[in-house]
Amino acid sequence: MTDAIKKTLRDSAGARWFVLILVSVTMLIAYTFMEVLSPLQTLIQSTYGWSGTDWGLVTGAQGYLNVFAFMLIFSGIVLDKMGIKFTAIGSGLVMIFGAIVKYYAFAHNFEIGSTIIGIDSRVFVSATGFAIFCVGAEGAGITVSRIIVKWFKGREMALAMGTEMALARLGSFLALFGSPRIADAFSIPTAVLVGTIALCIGLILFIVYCLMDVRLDKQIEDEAEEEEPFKISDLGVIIKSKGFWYIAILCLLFYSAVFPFYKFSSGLMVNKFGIDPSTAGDIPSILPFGTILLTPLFGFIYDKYGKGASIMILGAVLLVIVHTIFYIPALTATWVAIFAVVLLGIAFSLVPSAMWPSVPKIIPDKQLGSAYALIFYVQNIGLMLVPILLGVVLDKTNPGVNEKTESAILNFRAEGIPANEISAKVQALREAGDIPMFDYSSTWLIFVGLTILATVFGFLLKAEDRKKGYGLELPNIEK
Ligand SMILES: C[C@H](N)C(=O)N[C@@H](CCCCN)C(=O)O
Repeated sequence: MTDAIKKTLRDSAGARWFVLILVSVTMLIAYTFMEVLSPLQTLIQSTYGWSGTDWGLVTGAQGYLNVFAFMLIFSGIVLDKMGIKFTAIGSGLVMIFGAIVKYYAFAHNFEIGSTIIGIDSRVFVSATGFAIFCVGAEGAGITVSRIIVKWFKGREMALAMGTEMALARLGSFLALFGSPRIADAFSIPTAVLVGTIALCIGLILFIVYCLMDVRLDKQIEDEAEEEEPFKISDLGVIIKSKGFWYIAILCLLFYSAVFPFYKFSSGLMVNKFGIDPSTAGDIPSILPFGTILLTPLFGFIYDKYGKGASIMILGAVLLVIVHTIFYIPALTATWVAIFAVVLLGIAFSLVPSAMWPSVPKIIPDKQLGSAYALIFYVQNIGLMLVPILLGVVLDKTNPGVNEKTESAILNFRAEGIPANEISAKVQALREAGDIPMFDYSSTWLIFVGLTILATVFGFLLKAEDRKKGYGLELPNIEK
């Protein structure tokens, strides 16, 4: 290289932000698919007779392969060894395959009462599809984080990550708002099918990104040659860092109090706040909507003024308040639900906007792919166990409700009522008081406990930062 600084593609703001839009739209689509069933909880329960436990088994499937089969660790190693292009396209394909399996679960006419390893067949196939999809989605997530670091480090990194997450939240919003409407106008499988087709578009966007990546790699060949190849022993560097564990556990606790909220909120809206099941996703859909502006804004503040650890603590404290409001049995007014969701939106913007750009301050670049994968791994343990726990507690604290719902469904089927009319009939029985509503209060205490623990880990992280000088309270933009 000469004295003149060699300009590369990532020095062009236009190219950088174009890349960001490409990969973020793919993540938007992945997040849409992730929540495609969430607002349909009551509809699915009263159409197929699923219990809270069935619902927990399917929505917790995110972690089955990622955690038990170590797929997330595998994705991180593949990312560090095989590179961004291979992992991006591979994860896109896996997401599509999982989505097809999930579509099949709802489109296929399973025999009534049929089971696979003792689990209702539709629940089993749906959980399998979701588990496969989530291997792809999490692989895509860590790849996109790596892509953003590659293109934005030393520049507007937190703003870029915030923008990516904002678009991802738009995806969750589209699912929460749109999925019940599609299911209402067409059917539950159609909602899943629309998401599956969108994932194919996401794959195409990833391929376009790869072409940009090839060009950048050619320009930074010299720098790349200086890098040492990844070794498995590098994982040791990550797991020996206390700061890493604090951020990973904070991530587990915080996200376990947010993503499972999506999955159980429509049931809460119907059963606690008296919202109609066909619009049960509307109030929860305010949550991602609010984060769309706030996440990049807080990212910008972190880039410019720092205070990353403090931002995470503030978000965790807000979340304690939110879940306590949802828990208090006497608070059942619709405006309370809206207020709490708006607060949740602010908390859900604060923590991620500071958490993800803080990882490169704790872990060296070379191990970043594996570090993000390990954090996602720890987080997935929560995303798997918490919905299952919520489902089991919901059933146990509401004895007899599932049995009454199931017997009503069987009676309607025996009377020859078409499948698409059963849900409305079951809902009419619930409104008439013939089938009791679910009481969510004990279930919600789980969320309150998680958020209190998250706050504690926020403080531990801040103390560790002070000790080790990671610079979490410092701005990201290099002057
Ligand atoms: C669910 C996924 N593992 C996750 O944690 N997603 C984060 C975004 C992480 C990527 C940051 N570049 C989220 O807040 O959605």
